[in-house]
Amino acid sequence: MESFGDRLHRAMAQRGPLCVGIDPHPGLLTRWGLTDDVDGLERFCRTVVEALGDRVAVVKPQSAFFERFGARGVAVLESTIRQLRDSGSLVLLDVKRGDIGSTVAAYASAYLDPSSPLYVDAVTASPYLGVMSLAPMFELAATHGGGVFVLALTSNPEGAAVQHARGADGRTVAQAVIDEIAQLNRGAQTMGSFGLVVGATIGDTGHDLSAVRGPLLAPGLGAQGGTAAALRTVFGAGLPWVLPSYSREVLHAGPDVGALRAAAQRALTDCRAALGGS
Ligand SMILES: O=C(O)c1cc(=O)[nH]c(=O)n1[C@@H]1O[C@H](COP(=O)(O)O)[C@@H](O)[C@H]1O
Repeated sequence: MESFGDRLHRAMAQRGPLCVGIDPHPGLLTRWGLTDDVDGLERFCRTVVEALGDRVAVVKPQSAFFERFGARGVAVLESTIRQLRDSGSLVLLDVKRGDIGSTVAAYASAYLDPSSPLYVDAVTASPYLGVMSLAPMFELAATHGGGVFVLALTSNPEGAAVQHARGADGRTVAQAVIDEIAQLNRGAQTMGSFGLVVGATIGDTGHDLSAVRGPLLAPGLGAQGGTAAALRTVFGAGLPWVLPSYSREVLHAGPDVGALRAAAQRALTDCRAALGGS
């Protein structure tokens, strides 16, 4: 069975290093001429899949925008995940889960077990109950060729107060997370299956990403003010592992399928230039 890291490495080589988020904000549904209800949600997602599913390496549905419609919204998430997988893009479900280990095991089976209705290629996870409280996710991901992206340095201004705090050994909380994920990726041939989330907005924080050998998801581009040009400053030696991620910046171009494709292509061109062909 091929690992998530290998599958992602290939997808990024074939389709380019780009992740596009599906974040159906109420304002975006309105802007697209859709109703702010399950019907609008379903049409929005179908259009994004049609426009981008066959060309973007990774698509990242944000679970909150589906959950706000209850069971029917989650049903749209389920069918969107299926459509995306059929279209050939990898699906990274943005759920930022984290809990005590026994509950994390249930989250793992919800998202990373191939028999689950919400099975995806990878999920986002929160390390603030301790990185290794996420072990059941890491284990199930490794068993079934899935991936986990753990929050390290988030794109929001509030994150630094927690993530830059230093522990007894002098490392920041973020560096401790980074180092634990690097351990999990030891021995990976192309790219490890365990990634980190590092916002494109954070500037040079002095964190060392050189040993991670796993994907570095970079949200915060576009709508939050992050630029492709700043990726070099943020990531330093981690630059070859960066997976830039855009949601509103690309989605604003819809609902026209051609315009969505053009916006994603522009984002990819900017990122390729910034990443220097890595
Ligand atoms: O895990 C994430 O994807 C994430 C981490 C982070 O530090 N910052 C961040 O913005 N995100 C998510 O990335 C998306 C950003 O959306 P835009 O600002 O519209 O591009 C949202 O779904 C956020 O929840």
